[in-house]
Amino acid sequence: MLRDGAMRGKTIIVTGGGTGLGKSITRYLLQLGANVTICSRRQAVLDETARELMSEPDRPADAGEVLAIQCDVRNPAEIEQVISQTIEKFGKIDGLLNNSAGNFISPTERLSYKAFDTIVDIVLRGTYYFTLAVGKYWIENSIPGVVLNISTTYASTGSGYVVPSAVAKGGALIMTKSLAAEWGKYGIRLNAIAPGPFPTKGAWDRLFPEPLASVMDPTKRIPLKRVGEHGELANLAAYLLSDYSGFITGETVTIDGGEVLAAGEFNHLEQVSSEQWDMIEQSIKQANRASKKEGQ
Ligand SMILES: CCC/C=C/C(=O)SCCNC(=O)CCNC(=O)[C@H](O)C(C)(C)COP(=O)([O-])OP(=O)([O-])OC[C@H]1O[C@@H](n2cnc3c(N)ncnc32)[C@H](O)[C@@H]1OP(=O)([O-])[O-]
Ligand SMILES: NC(=O)C1=CN([C@@H]2O[C@H](COP(=O)(O)OP(=O)(O)OC[C@H]3O[C@@H](n4cnc5c(N)ncnc54)[C@H](OP(=O)(O)O)[C@@H]3O)[C@@H](O)[C@H]2O)C=CC1
Repeated sequence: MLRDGAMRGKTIIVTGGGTGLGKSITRYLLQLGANVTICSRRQAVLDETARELMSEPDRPADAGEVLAIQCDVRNPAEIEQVISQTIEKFGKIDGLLNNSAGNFISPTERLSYKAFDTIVDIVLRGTYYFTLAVGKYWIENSIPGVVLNISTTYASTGSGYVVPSAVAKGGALIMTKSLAAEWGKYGIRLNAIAPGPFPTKGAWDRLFPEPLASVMDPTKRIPLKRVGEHGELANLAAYLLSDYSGFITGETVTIDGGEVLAAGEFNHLEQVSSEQWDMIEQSIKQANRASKKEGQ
């Protein structure tokens, strides 16, 4: 979507950049010329992704470079390491994509305290630790910066069966708006993306697992009748991390094929057949005629 070289000279940290959506966004940022540090718990996965992204056949000559650093986002010391090694390698940091997450479906009453903590710590604590660390660096060095948080649609609507994730993503969303107000004066922007379903191994293994996968097919309730494509999300993420979105802050952009609109009171009428609509129309028109007669 953005023109070639649109992110040249920028350095972005992508948490969870070794897999799934983080990897797809990283690929696009590199193509646009940005240098990207990817970080997560598994160094071997990060190294393999870095190797793959640096040797892609269609990689432009002026594409950016990848740095892969092990980091558990629940650990501030490891976050500090990512920041210092990124500055050492690329000179500065311009953007942070908080994309790391943990999640699985479960009735909430089946969760141990530790299970709840595990999700909230990765998603909420990890997001505010990383944002705080990078934000302090930007403020101390008078560098303008941009934070993009990968949220979910249920961070706003709420959702059963993913309650720790909803609690944590909801918290991260309110942090996005709150800090956008507070740190605007430093030239720091914070935005969020709320994706609907985008197939990744990480999400599908834990949210649409066999044997329930076909029953839970998310496309059935999405008005556009399909899941998202990684390129669609990468376009939006790159735009929100770029200077082209320079006047947007505190915003959450939903990209879900209309899935959140499902709450619309009468949307379920999609199930009504054409013949049934004929009968319904007659019935309503008869009621209209009757009410007119009553008024005469
Ligand atoms: C539309 C799609 C929206 C998508 C949104 C996304 O976020 S997609 C992103 C999707 N991507 C990812 O999620 C990627 C990263 N995810 C992961 O690494 C794992 O899924 C993780 C989050 C559990 C963390 O692993 P870890 O090795 O750090 O932790 P651990 O193994 O030590 O477990 C901790 C506690 O949780 C308990 N527990 C676990 N499963 C279940 C269950 N099904 N039932 C009940 N409980 C369960 C486990 O028993 C333990 O508690 P205990 O018994 O000690 O009291
Ligand atoms: N796919 C979808 O349909 C949707 C996804 N999302 C969001 O998109 C983002 C990416 O998810 P997706 O690509 O699907 O799934 P993935 O499982 O591929 O991505 C999650 C990433 O988080 C990393 N991670 C997990 N725990 C930690 C930790 N403690 N410290 C650092 N990194 C960690 C994982 O790497 P490692 O295991 O190496 O640590 C992994 O790379 C998440 O924020 C998710 O909530 C939102 C809505 C829909």
